[in-house]
Amino acid sequence: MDARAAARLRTVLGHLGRLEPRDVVAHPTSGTVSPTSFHPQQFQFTLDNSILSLEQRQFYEENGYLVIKNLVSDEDIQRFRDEFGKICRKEVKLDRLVIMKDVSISKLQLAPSEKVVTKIQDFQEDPELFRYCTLPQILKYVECFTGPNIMAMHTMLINKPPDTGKKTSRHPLHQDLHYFPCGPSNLIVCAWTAMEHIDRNNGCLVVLPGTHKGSLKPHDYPKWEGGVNKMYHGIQDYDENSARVHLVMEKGDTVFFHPLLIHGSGRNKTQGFRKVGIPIAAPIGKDGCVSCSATPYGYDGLKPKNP
Ligand SMILES: CCCC(=O)SCCNC(=O)CCNC(=O)[C@H](O)C(C)(C)COP(=O)(O)OP(=O)(O)OC[C@H]1O[C@@H](n2cnc3c(N)ncnc32)[C@H](O)[C@@H]1OP(=O)(O)O
Ligand SMILES: Nc1ncnc2c1ncn2[C@@H]1O[C@H](COP(=O)(O)OP(=O)(O)OP(=O)(O)O)[C@@H](O)[C@H]1O
Ligand SMILES: O=C(O)CCC(=O)C(=O)O
Ligand SMILES: [Fe+2]
Ligand SMILES: [Mg+2]
Repeated sequence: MDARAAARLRTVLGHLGRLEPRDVVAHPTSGTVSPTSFHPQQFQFTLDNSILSLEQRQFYEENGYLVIKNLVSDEDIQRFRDEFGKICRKEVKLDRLVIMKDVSISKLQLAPSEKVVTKIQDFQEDPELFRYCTLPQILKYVECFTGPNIMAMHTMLINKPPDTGKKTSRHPLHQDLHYFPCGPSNLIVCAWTAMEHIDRNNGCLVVLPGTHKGSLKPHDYPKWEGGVNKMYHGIQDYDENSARVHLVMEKGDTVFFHPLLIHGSGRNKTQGFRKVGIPIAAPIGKDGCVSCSATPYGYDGLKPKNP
């Protein structure tokens, strides 16, 4: 893999501070165990860090996701929206970018505009959009899950269109790990930033808390009458009694979640195009991914940051 394809992103952060002995915990990959803790707590899904409160850490451990309010500024979000608009209007062209249209309009010959682009993937070659992955306040949290050498293994900006009535704007319940044969899964995290207010009307993220503790489940296309977008696979046999939580988010709020967490999103019943920005981050290994020899999906074009 050449330097360009190496796609490395070192965090701009310095070393994380040491935790107080009472917070020092066992971690399966580090094997760090506090000799002084009387009741050492087992943390499996988060690394020792000085960013998350004990309560936040325990919430992620238990639920597999964590919402951080107001993490990305309005100004940055406006810049991402502007750049997205230029890409949709074809004022900016990127070789490797994947542009998706909702399946309900995919056969129509429509002029390029934001109204026909449902999602862009692999925006790592666009410096303006890739700034999102390098925001220190995003990386600060990402590092709590991945550790210090971080790569963006996949990037997306989703522009969920108003549903045409066929319910094709839904994203079926799935686990992101289905798309990435990489691991260890506990060191991978997805960051999902609301680029506007998002609730059940425009199709918010729906999560099944605690499902990150389970295994990777079989995925297939749901048998939906109105059709399903390409690669929008869903879990066939999840527990119907699992609690579903709809994450209502404000502009700039970011949810970090585990790649085994079962999640999806509902249809957009508004006339607006619901926007979110997503990088999926993992630690850098010898060939990109920390433990598998496969080149992680979308893993190219990124530049290392100054250490
Ligand atoms: C955790 C992360 C989740 C993920 O990462 S998702 C997995 C990774 N993503 C992907 O694999 C990207 C999937 N998208 C794509 O491959 C492309 O966008 C897609 C759908 C093929 C469109 O490619 P283009 O070449 O730009 O499209 P085109 O307009 O010439 O259409 C080619 C044929 O595809 C069809 N198509 C377009 N959009 C679609 C959609 N949303 N769902 C289903 N089918 C779709 C389109 O109708 C056309 O079919 P035909 O050949 O005319 O019969
Ligand atoms: N019982 C279920 N079986 C299979 N998939 C489900 C089930 N309930 C929800 N989903 C899927 O989870 C995602 C979110 O569902 P949600 O109920 O939030 O959205 P919706 O049905 O589009 O809208 P709403 O219920 O708000 O009218 C969608 O992709 C939906 O298809
Ligand atoms: O914001 C959404 O619609 C969810 C997208 C998602 O989970 C994915 O693309 O993997
Ligand atoms: Fe997902
Ligand atoms: Mg529903």
